[in-house]
Amino acid sequence: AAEWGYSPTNGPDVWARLFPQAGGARQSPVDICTSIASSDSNLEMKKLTFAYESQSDLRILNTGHGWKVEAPQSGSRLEGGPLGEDIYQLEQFHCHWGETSAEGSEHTVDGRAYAGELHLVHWNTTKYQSFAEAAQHPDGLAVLGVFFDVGNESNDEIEKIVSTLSEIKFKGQFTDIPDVIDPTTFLPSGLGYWTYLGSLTTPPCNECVIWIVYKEPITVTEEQVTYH
Ligand SMILES: NS(=O)(=O)c1ccc(C(=O)O)c(S(=O)(=O)NCCc2ccccc2)c1
Ligand SMILES: [Zn+2]
Repeated sequence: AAEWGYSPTNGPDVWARLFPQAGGARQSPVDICTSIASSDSNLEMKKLTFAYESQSDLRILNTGHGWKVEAPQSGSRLEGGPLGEDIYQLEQFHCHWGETSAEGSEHTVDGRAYAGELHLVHWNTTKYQSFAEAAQHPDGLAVLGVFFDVGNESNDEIEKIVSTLSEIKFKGQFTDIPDVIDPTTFLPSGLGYWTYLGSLTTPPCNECVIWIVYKEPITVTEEQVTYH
């Protein structure tokens, strides 16, 4: 099949030809309009809680649009908030970034793009037996989105990841991450978030994602969020 991408001939406007779900009613990403976002009191009742382990021997892949770290963690748990009674487990985390720090995030806030966006992808282990099965159901996946803001201080955990990118200059290349990574450190201190029912943002665009996008960005340096 033709390789999907972000050009006029293979980008989001034509994905629906190859991937029918891309033409659906709950497609991501979206522009988050803060004026019409409603605060949902029972979300505050059930706090969103997460627990991750520190992981070593992780592999990183150049996806061609950023990087992806495969991080299946049977000991991780994401629950509460919009996730009902189900428990979700970390599968992988990856980032979306752009050629410059002026753009790169997938979600926008009141039309504003951030320099990049980190996604921690989880799947519903209460209801489903595998990640692939969960991705076929409307409550199968939960993705935590964290915006990257460019500032003067670098993020040590992100540095452990992007310091390996020189070894995977081309799409499809893998390498090992020598350091131990703790996904908890990627999350901002302010835990306010927006949530909505959406989809994978790349083909096959399955409409299976409960999106949880943190309001507070984390700060990284220009070098940490633009590919060279
Ligand atoms: N921006 S996002 O969080 O929506 C997202 C982006 C890329 C991927 C991916 O394929 O790695 C993923 S994934 O890891 O969820 N894989 C989706 C493709 C897939 C579907 C069903 C089974 C295996 C893979 C998610
Ligand atoms: Zn993503």
